[in-house]
Amino acid sequence: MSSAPLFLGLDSSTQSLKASLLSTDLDVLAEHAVHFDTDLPEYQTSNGVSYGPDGSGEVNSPVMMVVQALDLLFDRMKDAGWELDRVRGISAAGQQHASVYWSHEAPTILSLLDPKKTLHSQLSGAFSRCVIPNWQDSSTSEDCQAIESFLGGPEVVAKITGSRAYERFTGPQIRRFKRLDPNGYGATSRVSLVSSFITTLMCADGEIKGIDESDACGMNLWAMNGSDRGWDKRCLQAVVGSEDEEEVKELERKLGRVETDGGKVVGKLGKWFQERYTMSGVCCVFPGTGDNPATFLSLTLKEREGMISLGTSDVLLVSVGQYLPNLEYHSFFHPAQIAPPSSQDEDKERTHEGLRYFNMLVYKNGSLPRSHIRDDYFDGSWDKFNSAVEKHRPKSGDGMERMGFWWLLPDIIPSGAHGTYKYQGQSGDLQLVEEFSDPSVNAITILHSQFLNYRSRSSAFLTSSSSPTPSPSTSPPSSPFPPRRGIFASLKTHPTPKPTQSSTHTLEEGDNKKKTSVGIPHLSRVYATGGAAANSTLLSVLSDVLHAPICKNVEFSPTSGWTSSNWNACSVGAAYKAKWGWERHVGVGERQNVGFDQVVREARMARRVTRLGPEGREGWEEEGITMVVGPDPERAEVYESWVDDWKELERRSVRSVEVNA
Ligand SMILES: Nc1ncnc2c1ncn2[C@@H]1O[C@H](COP(=O)(O)OP(=O)(O)O)[C@@H](O)[C@H]1O
Ligand SMILES: O=C(CO)[C@@H](O)[C@H](O)COP(=O)(O)O
Repeated sequence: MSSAPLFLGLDSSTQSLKASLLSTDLDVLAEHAVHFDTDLPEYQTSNGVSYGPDGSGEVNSPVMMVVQALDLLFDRMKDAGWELDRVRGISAAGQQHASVYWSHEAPTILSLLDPKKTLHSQLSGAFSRCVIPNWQDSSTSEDCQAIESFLGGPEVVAKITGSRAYERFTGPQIRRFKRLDPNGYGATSRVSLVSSFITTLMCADGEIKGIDESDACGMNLWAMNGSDRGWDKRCLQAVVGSEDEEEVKELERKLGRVETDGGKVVGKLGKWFQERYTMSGVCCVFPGTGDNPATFLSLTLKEREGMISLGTSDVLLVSVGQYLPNLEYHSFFHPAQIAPPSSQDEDKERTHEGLRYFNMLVYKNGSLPRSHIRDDYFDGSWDKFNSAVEKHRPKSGDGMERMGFWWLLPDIIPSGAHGTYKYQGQSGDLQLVEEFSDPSVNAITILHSQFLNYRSRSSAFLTSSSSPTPSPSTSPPSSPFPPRRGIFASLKTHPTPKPTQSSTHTLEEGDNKKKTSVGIPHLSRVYATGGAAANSTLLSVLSDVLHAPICKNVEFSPTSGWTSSNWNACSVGAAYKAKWGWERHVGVGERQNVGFDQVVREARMARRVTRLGPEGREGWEEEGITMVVGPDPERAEVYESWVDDWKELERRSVRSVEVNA
């Protein structure tokens, strides 16, 4: 029986708590999940959440439900025979922005846990608020306005914290809690994010663990800029609603420290877990991070590469080299970096990697309008929806003769956009219509309008992005893999043009070279995840509009070879982080500062050699990914020429929302 270390990643999301167990070569060995609605029906959640009174915008979930889910998850892992005693590293991912409120008694309760009893039977006194506000909560509009006006406008908030004030962000949520329940706020010793809440439970040593710096960027409280990184005094004042020093200090105490090294040991696995589940006291716990950033880690995104999650919401995340905050997207720190010290850190001379970032676009109207159109026009069939898309794909030189916007829920981007708007006519002169003359175009039109949105806004990320200079002591050696070439020919698809900031470049198709005018920078590669990523027609349109190849994770099985992986990318990314932290923990000399990407590369290399022998083919699949579709250069050119007209129509539609408000 092997004694090689194993790594555990946890994913505490809106609807479930999941675990992935990984080998030291980063193979996914097993997974388990607890689904809140069905496994814990006593909490009466719907899709993991409960709603406040009509019109309140409140969306939350019971904090004890998550605690009980952790009991259940560990019971299931043990019952399934997972070799938990071999786990050496654990890291958690949590839904972003959502906050957990600890009571003053929490540290004592956490340090006195009895392994004979469940967590949920012992922890009810550890919280000063019985609910976790969910990311879908929109009850804090008043608080967002107050924060933005106190600080001097949305631009100022975005410049400091990486995002303008958003209703789901933690700062506005804390402000509302303090305003409506000052006693509850006073009874709060610490505020965690879901990621640091799970981290604290895993250590269960009486200490509330710090918030991860990447996750802290989703709070409207953490200053992201250079050496001033830290809790921002003016943001703290805006949230407490006062300039009183004591009040500001109190909030700063409640927020606690922020972990600026994503691979640092924050504690050993708690005695409660060691004794109850026969786990090792050597097992280390590493800082948890947000769910989207953890998914990003499972793909080890490089700069200018993107990840799109096509789930309930659509989320586009792009790795970038510079901090360029903007009103329309969120800027975050990379979730697995050794950052320079922040104003809070004492080790001012630490070896670090410089700062890396990602930008994120989040849309509430993702799958919702797509499935709405499927049901209204295509008998609820994705096959019929797809046939209609294929029928109407544009040809070279086609102008934009129709467009539509389906904001069935008030959206995040553009902020508050709401309603349905359809336009039809001659290219350059489209008129608002009730319905398209051929209703079957609804299918391709929803894809066009969503994907042109992602294309237009992601290009803004890339316009001035460049690599940070890594510090010499930690810069990784070059990849053991060859540059990613040649795959396009074997897949009979179109080659990927390099990302560009210039006004023209050449697209190549097989041996035919074609001069194409391309002025908008585009992503070099996009990884697709989420339910709608199963739809290859949709991915093909996405590839054309984004002008980038679309990739997916794959896994190897000795019987069926490389197949699409079905594992939970978020908890897998969290486990990668644990593996990285462990390698540094047991490493000596420079190895203590080895970078995340290098550790993942090495593990994949080892995996390739073990599976396929030293002669094993080198390529994308050995790195765990495959390209599923590449852009058609002619259609990519057509879409590029539509971007400005699309922008204008979006502006017109948003103006209509404002006029009707
Ligand atoms: N073949 C398909 N084409 C397009 N969308 C699909 C397809 N299959 C599933 N979906 C969409 O995927 C969504 C669920 O995605 P998922 O990633 O599981 O969501 P979440 O994790 O947010 O719950 C559903 O809303 C569904 O409409
Ligand atoms: O708010 C955001 C990102 O800003 C959401 O993407 C949540 O992070 C999603 O959480 P889950 O639905 O995956 O739990």
